[in-house]
Amino acid sequence: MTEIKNNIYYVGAKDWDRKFFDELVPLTEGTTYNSYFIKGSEKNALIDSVDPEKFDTLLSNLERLGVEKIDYLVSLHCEQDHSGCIPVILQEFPECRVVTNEKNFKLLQEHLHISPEQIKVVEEWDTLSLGDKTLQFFFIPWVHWPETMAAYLQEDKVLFPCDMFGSHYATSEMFAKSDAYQLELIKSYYAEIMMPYKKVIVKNLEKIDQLDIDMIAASHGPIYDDPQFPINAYKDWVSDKVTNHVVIPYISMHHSTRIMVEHLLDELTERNILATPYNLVGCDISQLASSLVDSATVVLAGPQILAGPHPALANAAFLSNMLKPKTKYVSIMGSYGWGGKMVEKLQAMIPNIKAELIEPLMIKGMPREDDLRLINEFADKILEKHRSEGLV
Ligand SMILES: Cc1cc2nc3c(=O)[nH]c(=O)nc-3n(C[C@H](O)[C@H](O)[C@H](O)COP(=O)(O)O)c2cc1C
Repeated sequence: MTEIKNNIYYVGAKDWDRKFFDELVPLTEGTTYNSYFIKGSEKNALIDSVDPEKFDTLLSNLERLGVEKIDYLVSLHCEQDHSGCIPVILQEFPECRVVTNEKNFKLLQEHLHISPEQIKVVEEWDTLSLGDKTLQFFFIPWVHWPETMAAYLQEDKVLFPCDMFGSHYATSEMFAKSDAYQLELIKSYYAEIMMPYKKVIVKNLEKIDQLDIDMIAASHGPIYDDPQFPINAYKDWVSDKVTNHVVIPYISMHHSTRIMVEHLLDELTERNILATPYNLVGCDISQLASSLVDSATVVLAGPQILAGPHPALANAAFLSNMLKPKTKYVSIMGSYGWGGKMVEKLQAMIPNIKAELIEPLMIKGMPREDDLRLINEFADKILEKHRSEGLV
């Protein structure tokens, strides 16, 4: 319940213990559900609610602040970690009206059974006066649902962009440090849910560029009093720029593929190319996703099984395809016993990765010296491609 700026209060909840998000993404730092209370001279507004698990925290924060009525609850995004408490807020504060856009108007009725009479619909760039403070709304679709919108508090120059620029990071520090660790956390968050919508995010960033922003109060993670820090990071990730990095998700049952991967890592290192292996046994997929944000090359590696890829590698290919990374080069390597269609099957699984294919390399059984020489040539091909991009 901290005042983050003149009469703007943090009333959200920290979830230090949450281990997974969307029952999929591992969380190393927990997360937060950020809700902000804005006290205007005539009206007040709550920006989003919290996950229903943390309703008691939100309510107690409002009580401690002495809030007796809420005029508006601005719903920026329908997903339950932000909107899940709206029904109970409306019970506690029956005079409150939910303010949102047309798309969310429908979603809130379907997902949370909120009655249409309780919702006030706003158009893009509409304003809402709280007396001495004015909220302005604009739409930032696909970060990461179609209805997502942002609110901008004009007088205080605070942007509330919901999930955009968010990070899964429960910390007792209210404001984010503009450091490498915070960047890593924003990047994995971007990778997991925003990366597939890069093209729309470019347009959303153009809208944000029109505003004079002092502070960004996103819906997860600490607040930014250095707004250009997350904005510049996003601009970099949505651009065509890639880094001199090869991501190698791999699996190996009897070490044959593993020997290949380890040899490739050495060879790439010798060629001044950064490479990261992700052993898919117990792999933190948020780290893998993060690596996919800007790496030039992805090499999927694994054994042939029942004439196809190992299911763990198929899963990594499926995930990579879903995330639509801007990867420029892709390849497949692995070991086999007698034959099958692993390469073709994996290739067919990644249509969304619009990358040039580097000739795959499959080796029979445990690699011998001659096979390792083929891996050197494979590394040479990657070097040639990275050189053509000006990365090495
Ligand atoms: C359950 C199972 C199924 C396999 N199916 C095939 C197959 O369909 N085609 C093939 O060429 N090799 C098949 N193999 C052999 C492996 O591809 C081969 O042993 C390979 O060298 C294993 O590489 P790894 O040590 O990196 O896991 C199979 C092996 C196992 C254990």
